[in-house]
Amino acid sequence: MERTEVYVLSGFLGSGKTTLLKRLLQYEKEHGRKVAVVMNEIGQVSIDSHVVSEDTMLSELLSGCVCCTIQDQFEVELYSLLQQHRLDVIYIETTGVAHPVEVLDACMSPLFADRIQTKGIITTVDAIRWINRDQLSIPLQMLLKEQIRHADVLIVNKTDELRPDEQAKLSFELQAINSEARTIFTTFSNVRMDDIHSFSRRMQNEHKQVSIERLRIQTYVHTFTKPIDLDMFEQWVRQLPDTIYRMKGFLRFTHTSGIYSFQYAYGTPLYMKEEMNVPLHFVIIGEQLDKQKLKHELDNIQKGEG
Ligand SMILES: Nc1nc2c(ncn2[C@@H]2O[C@H](COP(=O)(O)OP(=O)(O)OP(=O)(O)O)[C@@H](O)[C@H]2O)c(=O)[nH]1
Repeated sequence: MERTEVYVLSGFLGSGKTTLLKRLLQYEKEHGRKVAVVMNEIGQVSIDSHVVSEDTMLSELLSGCVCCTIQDQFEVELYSLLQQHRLDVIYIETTGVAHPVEVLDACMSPLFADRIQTKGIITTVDAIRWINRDQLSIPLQMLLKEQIRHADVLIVNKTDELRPDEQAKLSFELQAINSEARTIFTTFSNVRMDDIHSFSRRMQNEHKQVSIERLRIQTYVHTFTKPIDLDMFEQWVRQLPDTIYRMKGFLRFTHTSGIYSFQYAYGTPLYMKEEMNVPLHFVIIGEQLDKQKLKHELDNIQKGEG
């Protein structure tokens, strides 16, 4: 079964995410693809949902942020979208204050991680806001940087309001934070759609088996077929590099019956007994993932050779 592509649209408040989404939806329509949009607003009312036409599935999550307060609701919503429709692509428009890695984390539920393909994080940057970022609080300045740092495509928008000398300076500053992203300067988020989609297509050609190999934040989904030894697993967890941000999944252990849900964030693991009978998918999220090595190590743990 073809996996559903997932793009995360990140970017600060008012930077041009919705303007970009409109263009993306037009492009998908012209290419006859089946699309769903998940829109997240912190407030209680939806402001931008009118940009989504009736032939596109729309799921609105209001009054919270998918990366934190309403993560569970987001997971349920994605699950039902995937259950009910045969989708080519899902665009997730985040709130302006969402952390892109946390959003990606929220997408990668072990319940359906094997059915989606994370294609990338597209961050829109308000050029003027960036230049005047000193006016923002320190936490917001840090968030702005995080949104830039984790992007696969950086859309530097509102360049109509920039002076030419400012554009060069901005370009250097963004490069210093993220030199690997494809950076595109735009007004009204007017990008060539090929520039957005080609980065993942190019990677598909170069890495036929693992098409998202070069994304900055990568995900790896492993499926265990048998119970594993807890000590071996814990030993493996302890030696992981800190570029692995997050792991979660369902595990069976040799010393006990039943399924356990496993959560790992910032170096701390947590095990909980799971009541449902779920597949043993195990999701890893991080940077510079050596997927073959991870697979080999997890296979060895399952064989009892970890
Ligand atoms: N001058 C100028 N205005 C722009 C440009 N791009 C978008 N805008 C305007 O900026 C405002 C915000 O754009 P949106 O696309 O709604 O931004 P957003 O990131 O979705 O905003 P939030 O939903 O608040 O996070 C709108 O009024 C746009 O018309 C641009 O390149 N130049």
